[in-house]
Amino acid sequence: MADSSSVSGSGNAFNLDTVRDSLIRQEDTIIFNLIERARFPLNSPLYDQNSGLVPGFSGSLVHFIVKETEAVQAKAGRYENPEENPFFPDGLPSPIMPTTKYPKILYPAAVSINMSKTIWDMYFNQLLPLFVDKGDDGNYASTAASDLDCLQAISRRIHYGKYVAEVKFRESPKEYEPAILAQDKNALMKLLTFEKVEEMVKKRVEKKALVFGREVSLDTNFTSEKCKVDPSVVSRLYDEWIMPLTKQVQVQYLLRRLD
Ligand SMILES: O=C(O)C(=O)C[C@]1(C(=O)O)C=C[C@@H](O)C=C1
Repeated sequence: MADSSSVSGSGNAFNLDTVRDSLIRQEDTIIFNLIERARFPLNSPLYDQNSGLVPGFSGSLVHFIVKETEAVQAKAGRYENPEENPFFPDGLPSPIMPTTKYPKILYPAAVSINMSKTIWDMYFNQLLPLFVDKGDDGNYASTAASDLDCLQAISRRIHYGKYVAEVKFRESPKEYEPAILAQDKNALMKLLTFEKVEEMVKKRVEKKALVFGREVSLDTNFTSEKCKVDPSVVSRLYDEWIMPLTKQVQVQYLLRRLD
């Protein structure tokens, strides 16, 4: 089935509306993944660089699990899709089977734009402690799988800035060209920023977290007011990290758009 949330899916129109539709659809994935991760406590041994939990591997258990999972997914062709960016690209195996030919929408230099390290640090050091309970239930493998789901969804969303930038450039090249030629990051940032859209995004994700995160019962609409993930944290995630990083991706992309 074609993925209606993706501009790389064959036959999908490519314009600012379809790209924004994809960003809206990705909000659901991010929020559901955060809800899933919030089922587990922090489980801090997973993130301990010196836990020694994996014999022969120097690094945290979550690092090991993500690296190994990405290797399997690379073999199945996941990273042939330009919407996907691995967290540990060094030494990833090639696909072992024929993979879909993705339409070439992005300018080739886009491959070199990778914010994975920033996203990794933000997720573990800043975001995670805001929405999971303290504690340790020993469910390390499931917790790490859930972390990876969150990381991949957030990373896909932020790197989607490449498509947002490409579509904005195609729709008004004359507006962007002078700033690109002058390599003026501030002017580009100003051109691609829509404050009203950002306000709407923050309100919408807060509302989605409120709706998706409540228990549904057949007797009453909602059994309790408690949300599985705090809606204000989701709004903050978008305000402080997701939208600013998406804009940084857009600026980096546009700077090289005329190379
Ligand atoms: O919708 C756009 O125009 C975008 O560039 C995306 C986005 C976002 O990340 O949600 C980023 C910058 C804009 O100021 C508004 C929203």
